[in-house]
Amino acid sequence: MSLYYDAVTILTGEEQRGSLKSRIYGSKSGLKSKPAHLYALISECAKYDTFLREVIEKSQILEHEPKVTPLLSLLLLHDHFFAKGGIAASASHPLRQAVERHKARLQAEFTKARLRKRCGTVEDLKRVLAEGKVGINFNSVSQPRWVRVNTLKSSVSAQSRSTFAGYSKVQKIGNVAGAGWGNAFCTDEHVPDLIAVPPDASLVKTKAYLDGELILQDKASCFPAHLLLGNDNEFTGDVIDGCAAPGNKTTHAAAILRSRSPKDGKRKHRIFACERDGRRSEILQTMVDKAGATNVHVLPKQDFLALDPNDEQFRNVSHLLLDPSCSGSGIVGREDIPKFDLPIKSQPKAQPPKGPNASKKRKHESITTAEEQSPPEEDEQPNASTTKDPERLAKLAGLQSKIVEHAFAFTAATRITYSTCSLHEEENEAVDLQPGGLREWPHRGKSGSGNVDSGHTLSEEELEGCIRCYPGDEQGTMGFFVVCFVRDRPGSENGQVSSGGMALDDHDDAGSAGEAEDDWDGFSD
Ligand SMILES: C[S@@+](CC[C@H](N)C(=O)[O-])C[C@H]1O[C@@H](n2cnc3c(N)ncnc32)[C@H](O)[C@@H]1O
Repeated sequence: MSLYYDAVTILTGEEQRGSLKSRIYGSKSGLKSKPAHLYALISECAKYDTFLREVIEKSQILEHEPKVTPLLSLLLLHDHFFAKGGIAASASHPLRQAVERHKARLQAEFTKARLRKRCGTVEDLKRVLAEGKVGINFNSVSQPRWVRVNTLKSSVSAQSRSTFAGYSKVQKIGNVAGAGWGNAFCTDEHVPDLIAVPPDASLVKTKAYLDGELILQDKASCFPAHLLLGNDNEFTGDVIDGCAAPGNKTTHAAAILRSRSPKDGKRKHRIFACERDGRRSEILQTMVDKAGATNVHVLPKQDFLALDPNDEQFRNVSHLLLDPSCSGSGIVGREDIPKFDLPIKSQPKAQPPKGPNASKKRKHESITTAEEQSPPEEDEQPNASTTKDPERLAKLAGLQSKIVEHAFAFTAATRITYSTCSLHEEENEAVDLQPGGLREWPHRGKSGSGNVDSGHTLSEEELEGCIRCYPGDEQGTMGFFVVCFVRDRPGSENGQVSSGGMALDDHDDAGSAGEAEDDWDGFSD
C-alpha cells in the first residue's frame, strides 16, 4: 500500500524539481516502493485520469470514504481497473477495502463511461484514452535548464567567469542534459546569450539570478523576441508586447533593442508592455525594473484589445509581440510530472482520523487538500490535465484570434510574432485570422492544416513560416509554436504585402517556446 502513498508524496511533496524519474530515483523522502513500480503507476495513471475522474465522481466513492483522497482514489482505481494484479495491497488493507465496498457501483459506472466512449472492450478504451493524451513523453530525454544572460546587466563572458566559473564548457546540449550531468554548461547555437545547464543546477540563490543578470527562460521562449527583432536590421520604431507578464519576452526584447539603440542621442526605441491582470502587472513591473529594462513602459491592467491603434503614442509601433494565454499543453518538458485531473468530492464529509496512525493519515489528506485548493487558473495556467479539452481550446482560440486580429489594426506594423506554449493546432496554425488579416498576412502556419471555419489551408510557404518545438526531443525545449508575420515595405515585389516566412533557415534559429505562467516569483519561464 505504500506504493500509493509514495506516489502521492512524489506528486505533491516538497521535492518539486526535476523530471519524474529524477524525483523518484533521487527522492530523499524515504520511499518504500520500488522506483520502477512508482514510475509505472504515475505515468500510466496520467493516461486515464480524466476518465477515472468521471467514474469516481459518478460513483460518489469520495463522499462515502473520507479516508480516500481524490489523488489516492485516482491511483487506487487505476490499479483496480487497469493493473493486472489489481490494487497492490492485502485484502484487509483499509484503502483496498474502501474500494472493494463500492466495487459493484464502480464497475457499473466504469462500464457506462466506457460505453459513452463507444469502446466495446477495456483494451479499446485504453487505446482511445492513450490516443487522447498529448504532451507528456515519459521516454523523453532530460531537458536542460535554459538560462538567458540578461545583456542589460551582464554578458556571457562575465557570467562564465563568475556564476559558471566552476562549470566545464561542453559543445553539445546532450552532454549537458544527459545522465551524470555534473556542472556542465553549453552556449546555445541559435539564440545569442542563452546557456544550457543541467536540469538540477541550482541558480535561484546565486547573486546573478537575484540581481536580474540571469533569467531562467526556456530556449523556445526566446524565439519570439529573437524572431521579431534579432534580425530586423531595418528596425526603426517602437514595440508593443500585447500579453507581457511576467515579462521574460519583454525583457528579452528590451535587451535586443538596447544593443541597437542609437548611440548618437536620437530617440530610443520604446516597448509598451500590456498586461490586463492587476497582480501580474505588478510582477511585470518588478521584473522589468529588476532586469534594468528602462526602455519598457508597462501599461498595467491594460487589455491589449482595448488599446487604440490610432492613439498618437503608438504611431511609431512597427513591431508587436503576441504571446497570449493558452492551454499550456507544451509546458511539460522540464518537469514531466503529470498534473492529474482530480475528482471533486461533492459533499465533503471530512472526519478527523483516529487511532495510532492518525498523524500519518492526516498528512496524506492535507497534502491533497492543499493541492485541490490551488487549482490552475482557467485560461492562464499550464493544462491541469494532459487531456485535450475542446471547449476550453475553442474559448482560448477565440481570444487568441481576436488578439492577432487587433494587432493588424496597427497600420505601421511591419512585423508581428504570435506564439503559444501549446501543442494544439487549434491554438496555433488554426487560429482564425479574420479575413482582412488573412489577406494582408497570408503566411501563417504549419503542419498541413489551417482554419476549419474559414476553410483556409496553409500553403507550403506558409508552413515554412511557422516554427514548432516539441518537448522531449534532442533540442531540449518545451512544446511551443511561433509564427512571424512580415509586411513587405512599399516597393517590394508584391507591391503591398506579403509574408516573410520565418523559417529556421532564414534566421539561423529554430523553434519557439512557452511559459509556465505559475512562476511569478522570479525570472523563470
Ligand atoms: C503566456 S502569458 C505571457 C508570458 C510573457 N509573454 C512572458 O514571456 O513572460 C500571457 C499573459 O497575457 C495576459 N493577457 C491575456 N490576454 C490579455 C489581453 N487581452 N490583454 C493584455 N494581457 C493579456 C495574461 O494575463 C498573461 O499574463
